Amino acid sequence: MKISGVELRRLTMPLRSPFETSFGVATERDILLVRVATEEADGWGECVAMNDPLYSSEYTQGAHDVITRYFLPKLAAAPRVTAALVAQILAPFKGHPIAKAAVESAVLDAELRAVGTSFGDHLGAVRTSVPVGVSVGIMPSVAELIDTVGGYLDQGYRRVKLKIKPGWDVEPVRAVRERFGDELLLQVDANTAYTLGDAQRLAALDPFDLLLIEQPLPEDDLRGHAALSRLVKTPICLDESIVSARSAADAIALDACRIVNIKPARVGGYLEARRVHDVCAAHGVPVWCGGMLETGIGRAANVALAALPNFTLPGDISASERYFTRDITEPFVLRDGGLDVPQGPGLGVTPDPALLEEFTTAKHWFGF
Ligand SMILES: CSCC[C@@H](NC(=O)CCC(=O)O)C(=O)O
Ligand SMILES: [Mg+2]
Repeated sequence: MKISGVELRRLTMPLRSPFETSFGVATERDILLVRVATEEADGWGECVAMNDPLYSSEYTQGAHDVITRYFLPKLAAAPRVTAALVAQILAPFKGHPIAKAAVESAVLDAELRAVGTSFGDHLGAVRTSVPVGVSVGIMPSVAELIDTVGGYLDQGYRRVKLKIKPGWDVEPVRAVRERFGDELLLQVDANTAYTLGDAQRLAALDPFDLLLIEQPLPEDDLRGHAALSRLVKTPICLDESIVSARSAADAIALDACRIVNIKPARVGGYLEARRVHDVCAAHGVPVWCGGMLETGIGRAANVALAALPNFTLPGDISASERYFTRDITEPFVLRDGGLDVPQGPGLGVTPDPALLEEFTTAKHWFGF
């Protein structure tokens, strides 16, 4: 496959409503899309870095810069570029997994479209639809939280995740459990907001029969998570800490987690995400697919990944309308609490040119 060039597009897409986490409030997405142009097909990749370096060290403008300044010249100079080679070609550049994932997934999409293979088939999907959950932000009041959760349950979501932080944890969790009953699949995500000294506070969540507590401690504190797992009954799930298949193996060996949230971009791409899936499966550790408020481009790839065998818990792969009034692709719509895995070549979805133009704030072409 010969790449003729790469287009980087920046889009600004407003969120339907503010999304508050322990690290801030998001009201719009500053999105970077990568389009890899080849004679056979164009491939699309979504850079899912947050607007600012608050979830991880990466952010949209930084990803745009590192892709422009380092990744594209390196790829243009490579004798051969395939999706399987991208990580190796870019390996000299340290870090930037989210930016690398955007480039790799665009090359993979072009490759798969050219041969007519779907993302799901290529990755090893065993399902044609996946049950999905919804992530609910920190709210101004418990009453508003209850209304919001009720609305999502009415839409059919199979699992609810509540963002928590010190001062917003036990009370909202208790209210949701009491209002919606013991059958509700319920979990929480702290985005690293606690310390081991908060163990007793986190153990106060044990009576609510949560599926998991996601990333309670800082991303580099595997020892702390292992110690916490001996003080809290609820299973610990890691997100920000899992940056590769090797780090997943380390976290499992240290008993720092019992469940893993797989976000392909956080680990450098969908190919490494499959390796994380396989390492977790080998250790009997269930996984689920995390989300980064993706457009239909990233969402399509996540639905395909979530169809792999060890994705046994509902992921943060909501319908498009959870975040966007209008998506840039055909919207993903909830059906019986799940999303259908796209069956078309590559991602199986393509951005609508008119909507793409409407949300585009900048475009850059790099000829190879
Ligand atoms: C702005 S929060 C992004 C990271 C967060 N993602 C979610 O909560 C799910 C967001 C989604 O539904 O895409 C996480 O730490 O898991
Ligand atoms: Mg998380």
